[in-house]
Amino acid sequence: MSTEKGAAYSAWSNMVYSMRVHWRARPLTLICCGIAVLVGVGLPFVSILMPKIVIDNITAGVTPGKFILSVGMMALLLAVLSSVKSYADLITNDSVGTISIFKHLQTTMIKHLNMDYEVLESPGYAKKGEKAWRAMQSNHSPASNIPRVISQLLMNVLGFLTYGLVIVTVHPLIIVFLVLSAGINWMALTRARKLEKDTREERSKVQGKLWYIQKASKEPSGGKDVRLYNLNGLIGGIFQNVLNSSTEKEHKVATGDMKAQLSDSVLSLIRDGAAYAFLIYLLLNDKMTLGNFVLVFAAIGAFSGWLSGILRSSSELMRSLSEMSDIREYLDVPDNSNTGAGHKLPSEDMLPPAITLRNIGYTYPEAKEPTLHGIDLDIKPGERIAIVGPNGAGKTTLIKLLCGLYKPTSGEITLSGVDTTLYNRDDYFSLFSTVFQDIHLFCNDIAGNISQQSPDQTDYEKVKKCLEMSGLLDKVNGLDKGESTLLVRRVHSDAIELSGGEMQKLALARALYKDAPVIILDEPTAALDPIAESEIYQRYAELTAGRTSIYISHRLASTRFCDRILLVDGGGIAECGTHDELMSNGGKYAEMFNVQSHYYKDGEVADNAEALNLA
Ligand SMILES: Nc1ncnc2c1ncn2[C@@H]1O[C@H](COP(=O)(O)OP(=O)(O)OP(=O)(O)O)[C@@H](O)[C@H]1O
Repeated sequence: MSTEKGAAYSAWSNMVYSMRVHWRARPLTLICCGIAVLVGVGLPFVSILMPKIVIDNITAGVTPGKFILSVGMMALLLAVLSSVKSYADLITNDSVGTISIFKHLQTTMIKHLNMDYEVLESPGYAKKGEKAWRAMQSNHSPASNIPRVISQLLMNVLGFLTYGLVIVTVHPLIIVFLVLSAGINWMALTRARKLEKDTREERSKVQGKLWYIQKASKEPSGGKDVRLYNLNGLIGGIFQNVLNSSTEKEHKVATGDMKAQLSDSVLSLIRDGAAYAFLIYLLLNDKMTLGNFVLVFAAIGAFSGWLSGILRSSSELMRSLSEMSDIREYLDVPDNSNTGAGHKLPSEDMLPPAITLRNIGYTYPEAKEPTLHGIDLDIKPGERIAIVGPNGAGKTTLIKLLCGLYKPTSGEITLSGVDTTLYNRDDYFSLFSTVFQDIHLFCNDIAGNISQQSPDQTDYEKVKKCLEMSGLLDKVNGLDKGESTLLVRRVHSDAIELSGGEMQKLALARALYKDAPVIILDEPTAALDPIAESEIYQRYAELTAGRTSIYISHRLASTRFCDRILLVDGGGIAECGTHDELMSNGGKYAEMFNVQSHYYKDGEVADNAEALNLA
């Protein structure tokens, strides 16, 4: 039995997985599910047994004392079973509604935080992620519901067997008739389930679109364009169209369910009617006692309920197990890099390391053409390299390959002569301090955002020094709470907002604090004012002292303080050399430099370079 055609996880393994999650989170949940099965059958059984006992006692003419004792015992049993059931339901509902969902959310978040960045970024993984999120979002999400549905199924099966036994003892024909009609119901329900399953992928895609539009409309980053370009009507219209498509698809499934339920009701009516008629016939012809009549009469009504319950809960279980496959498929996406034991990193005295790229190529997941190909490069320890090139040439891609966020699709990168894939991924990351174009601040204070450590592990003197070097110290000193000022207003109401340039300075301070042997800066001054930018250039030698540095910039004048300039174009390193060499080559670099310098006053670039001691 598998949950979906071709699904990687069998129904059985999903059940075991779900049980394990619940057992680890709160063993009492599964114990309560087991209790719910027994009490769920026992409670109604005692209810239908009671009238028989009352009638049997009356017809047998027992003494009032005996009568009160037997009926009183039954009433007491009913009260105890009711209380146990309420308690078991309470625990199960609480666990399913909270613990199970939180457990899944936590597992997914941890997966998110630990997985390879390359996989995290891939569109295929994002789609899997959305499906998994949908499977665990609501309080009564089917995936979290598995133990409860299993217990309901078991309860229905047990009820079916117990009540069936009672009916069989009276007349086996009744049970044959009841089971046959249930078979017809099963077929109707299977059809409904098949429709639900066949349209699942399609419905999931539409749901994904709805999800995306809703999420995007909430993001303040897009909010400016939405307002200034008057996009609300357009986005509202797109949302409406997708919503209509979703409603239509969901409606089909709901109609299938409704038909199945309708057929269940009609068949139940015919089935029970015929069985009751047969019972009345038996009673009227003295082939059954009044007590047994009352018992079996009630048992037939309840028996129908158990049958319908088996059909309903098994169908729901299959759906829950499919949803569980979505969650597990997401959690089981493998990492490409080495997360286990790795090659020992070079010792301190061997740092910064030599890095070599041999015939490196990279094609993004689901892309047709490689972004980079045939890249050969030797980066000497302590070298200062500038990377320039047109937009979309692959500069950021190249540095992501260097610092291990991407794995080359061809070729080999070595660090201190060792293939970088042999190092443990996180060990390897420790060698790089980076500032990327898109800066992310964490909901922590300024010091924590720089040290990326807890307050007791943060070196506040070092934080101050890094703030000073990145040019943010004056701003921080001017704040009431200094470096203890919180960031990210969405989380902390007393947090402050930093400007784009200030965020860039903070990211630089963070990179300096990490103090790794290789520092990689992707347009770190793009948002800085000219004075702040000039200060960074002046301090570049100090900022990168004792480290290898790789610096991406579109301001070509600023790259002159590097030992070597690489021009990335056409998927490879098109030009490589010092500023003077590239200028005298008269290639693309020279062309780009001349176009840019055209906008400066004659001689200014050279003067600036001199003033900065860079020429
Ligand atoms: N996550 C991604 N998935 C697929 N393609 C991508 C992804 N990121 C970048 N690309 C593509 O790879 C190419 C190189 O992108 P990259 O960001 O490396 O360029 P760049 O040289 O840094 O550009 P810029 O100067 O504009 O920052 C681009 O054509 C881009 O569309």
